[in-house]
Amino acid sequence: MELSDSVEMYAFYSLLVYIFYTVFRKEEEEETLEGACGASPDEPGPVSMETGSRRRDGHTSRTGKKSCARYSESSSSSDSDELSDQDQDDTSDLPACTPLAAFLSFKQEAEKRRASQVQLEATGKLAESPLVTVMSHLLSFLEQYSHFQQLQQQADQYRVQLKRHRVQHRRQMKALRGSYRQRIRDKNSIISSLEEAISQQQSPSPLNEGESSSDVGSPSGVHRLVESLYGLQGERSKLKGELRLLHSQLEQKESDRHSRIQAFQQQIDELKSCIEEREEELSRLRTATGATDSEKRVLCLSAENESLKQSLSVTQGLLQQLTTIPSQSSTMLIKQENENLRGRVQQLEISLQQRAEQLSQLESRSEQREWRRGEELRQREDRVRELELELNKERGKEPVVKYVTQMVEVESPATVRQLTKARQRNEVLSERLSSQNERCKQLEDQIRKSDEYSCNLQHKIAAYEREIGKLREELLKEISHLEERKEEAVKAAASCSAEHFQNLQDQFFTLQKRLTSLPPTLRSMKTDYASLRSQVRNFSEFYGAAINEAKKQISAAISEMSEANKDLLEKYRKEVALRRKLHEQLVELKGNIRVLCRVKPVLKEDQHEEGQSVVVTTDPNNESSLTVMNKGKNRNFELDKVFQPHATQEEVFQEIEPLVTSCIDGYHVCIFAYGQTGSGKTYTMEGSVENPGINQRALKHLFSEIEERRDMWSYTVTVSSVEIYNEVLRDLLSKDGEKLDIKINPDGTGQLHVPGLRVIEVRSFQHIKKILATARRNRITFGTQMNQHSSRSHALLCITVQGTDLASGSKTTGKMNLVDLAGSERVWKSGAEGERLKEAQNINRSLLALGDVIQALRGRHTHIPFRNSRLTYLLQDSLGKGSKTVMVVQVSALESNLGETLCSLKFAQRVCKVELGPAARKIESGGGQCD
Ligand SMILES: Nc1ncnc2c1ncn2[C@@H]1O[C@H](COP(=O)(O)OP(=O)(O)OP(=O)(O)O)[C@@H](O)[C@H]1O
Repeated sequence: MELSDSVEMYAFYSLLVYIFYTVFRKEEEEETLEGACGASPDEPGPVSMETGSRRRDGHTSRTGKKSCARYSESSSSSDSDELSDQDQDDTSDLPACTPLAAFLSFKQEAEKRRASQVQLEATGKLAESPLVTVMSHLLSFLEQYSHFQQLQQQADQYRVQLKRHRVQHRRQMKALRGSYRQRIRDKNSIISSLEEAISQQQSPSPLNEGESSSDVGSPSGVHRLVESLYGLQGERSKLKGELRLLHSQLEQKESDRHSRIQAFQQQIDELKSCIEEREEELSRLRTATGATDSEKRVLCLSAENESLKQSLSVTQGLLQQLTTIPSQSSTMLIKQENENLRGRVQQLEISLQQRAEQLSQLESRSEQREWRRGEELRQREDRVRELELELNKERGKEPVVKYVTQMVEVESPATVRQLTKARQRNEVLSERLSSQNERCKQLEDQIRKSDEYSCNLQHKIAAYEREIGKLREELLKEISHLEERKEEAVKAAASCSAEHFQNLQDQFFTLQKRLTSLPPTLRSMKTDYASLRSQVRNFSEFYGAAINEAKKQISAAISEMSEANKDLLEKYRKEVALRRKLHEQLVELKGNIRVLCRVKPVLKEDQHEEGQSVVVTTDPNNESSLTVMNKGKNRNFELDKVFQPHATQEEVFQEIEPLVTSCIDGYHVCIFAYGQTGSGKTYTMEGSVENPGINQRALKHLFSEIEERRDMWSYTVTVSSVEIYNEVLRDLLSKDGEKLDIKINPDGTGQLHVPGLRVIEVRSFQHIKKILATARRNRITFGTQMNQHSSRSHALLCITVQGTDLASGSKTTGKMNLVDLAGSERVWKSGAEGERLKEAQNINRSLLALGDVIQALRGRHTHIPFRNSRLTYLLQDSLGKGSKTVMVVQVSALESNLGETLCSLKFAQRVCKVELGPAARKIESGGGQCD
């Protein structure tokens, strides 16, 4: 009994040792394997993560570790190798377990037999020992454990297979995706190329728009478009076929995947049921064995089982995720691609529809165009018919008709050009015809006259004939009378003397002579008459030929004349241009600011005191020199021109005339008279009624020049007149005498203007005369000691000449200011008091300002004080750069005026040294102003 117990105990413990050895040795081995696996960087995410989490929790996942090890093996080797390794691994657990189990079962059987014999022998009852029961439980547990391990191995295998499938699936998906993308790229490139082709056809480049539009409208363009549309439709059907194929492939793959997942699910369910069975078994064992060490161990095992279960569920979840996520993502991608393709196809369909609409529009447009062309053609044909009729009417020239008929066959632009040419030719022909008609009329008049002449001749001939008839009758009468007388004479002869007979015979002979002399005259008259008749008959033919000849000569003469006219016109233009150029050069040479001096002749009324000497002398040989005797010394003044005291108004104007021409050409010109009061400024500028001054002569010359240029230019002349009295501006052409102000023109030209100033357009010289008279009347004058009619203000006559070149359309604007300044005077000498004194002071102040401006211009100062007085401000345009100015300095030759004369001459010399620079022409060609 003791021996058997000890044997049992030994067997029990050895069984326990074996169990522990089997379980824990394996764990250690797997831990080492797990360490190796965890170090692998190639392990995929989910499994390695799971393994890692288990290790942190302190639990070891056998399945995880095994799968890890096997996955690493499978990743490095082929599937068959992997499977064989797995089999080897599985068989390595069995040899340790099976012999001992066999031994224990054998031992158990032996024990059972022995116990049954002893019981039979001793008590006759079969009683099983508890150790044996526990051992049997343990053995069954071991069996279950090994079965569980096998199941786990199977699950691992499934997992590996699943992973392998997943990898394969992923690769296939990748390959598929690549191929899809490539196909889509190909399709996109095809579509883009097609779209480009369509867009090229649809929107031609602007350079050859006309060409391409005609190409689109043409049948070949439409044909190409239709071809491209057919190509697009073919592409679309191809794409649709490919899409259908892809759909079927995807569906196939989807169904395969689903069947695999279902198979895995089934296996997993089976495993679950097995595990549940094992759990039941364990609980049963626990109740059977009680709370012992083995029970604790069993509890541990159950906990482990639980954890395994959890890990299995987790793995299952992961598996599900693994199986669903890629498939979802791939499905999503495919769906997206599908949608993209569908969208693309829809876009293509829309673009196809658009192309079809455009095609129909183009077709309708081309139809419209054709219709319009037809209409135009019809209109042109009508026009040609009209032209033909007109031409036929106007002794229609055949070549022209042919020419116009040909026009219709040519395309529109050429037709229009030819039509205009034909029109021009027609106009020329009609002009010629009209001139020929006139000539014909003249000839007809001549014919009429000649007819009249021939009629007269005929009348004369008839008169002759009548006369001849009368003569003949008379002759016949006379002959009969003579015959009678002859008979009487014969009778008388018989009775009368021979002498009487002889007388009678003589008379008879004379009469006979007369009779013989008459017929030749009559004959010649007859021949004359016949020749005249033939002449009259031939006259119409002769005149017809003559008319034709005359017409030819006339047409030749007309053409020659037109050519000659052209040449003449051209020559005239050149001449005018040359003249202008030479004139400009002359003015440039003379200088754009010129100073002329006019010495007033000594008048009776000027010699207040007797014995006044003349201190100013001029040199007839030097036209620019003037000598002033001052305190016994001669002082010489050099100016541009010095007029002798007896110089006429015309001579003075001769020097001014070029400036008037310049004004017409578009320059700003200023002519002003300066000098002491009574020195003859007003006389020089205005003159008298019988001897007009610069103002009138300038305007006369202006109008005559305009008249000369009438064929080439059209001009508008406007006039305004102001006076500056006590620094107040007044309109001399207005009766109200309102105060005016000088302002900058708001038109942006920067020029000055006087708002409210009356500007009158002048059409003739007669008109200007009246205007000048009005201005003269309105000007303020008073009598002073120096001048009975002293001008107390500065008077300005402003003439604006706007010209338009009839050939080029270019415009010029010339201005001419004719200024009669108020006289500079010495207050004490002029006896000015009160108002006169104030006037004199203002006059002197403004003249001083003029002097300052001249000084600044001479010194080429950057600032010219134009605004210091109304006078200089108003003359700013004409005194500044680019203007032409002439100052006429009036001086008195008398000694009593020596001081003023010297002052004036000094001022004139200062002005002489001023340079205004080259004059600038104000000309506008088209839109802008070109100075
Ligand atoms: N060259 C001349 N020949 C003849 N008479 C002249 C000449 N110059 C001036 N006179 C006469 O002298 C007088 C004064 O001339 P005028 O009025 O022109 O001088 P003024 O310089 O204008 O004077 P104010 O500045 O005071 O107006 C006039 O009667 C005018 O006819």
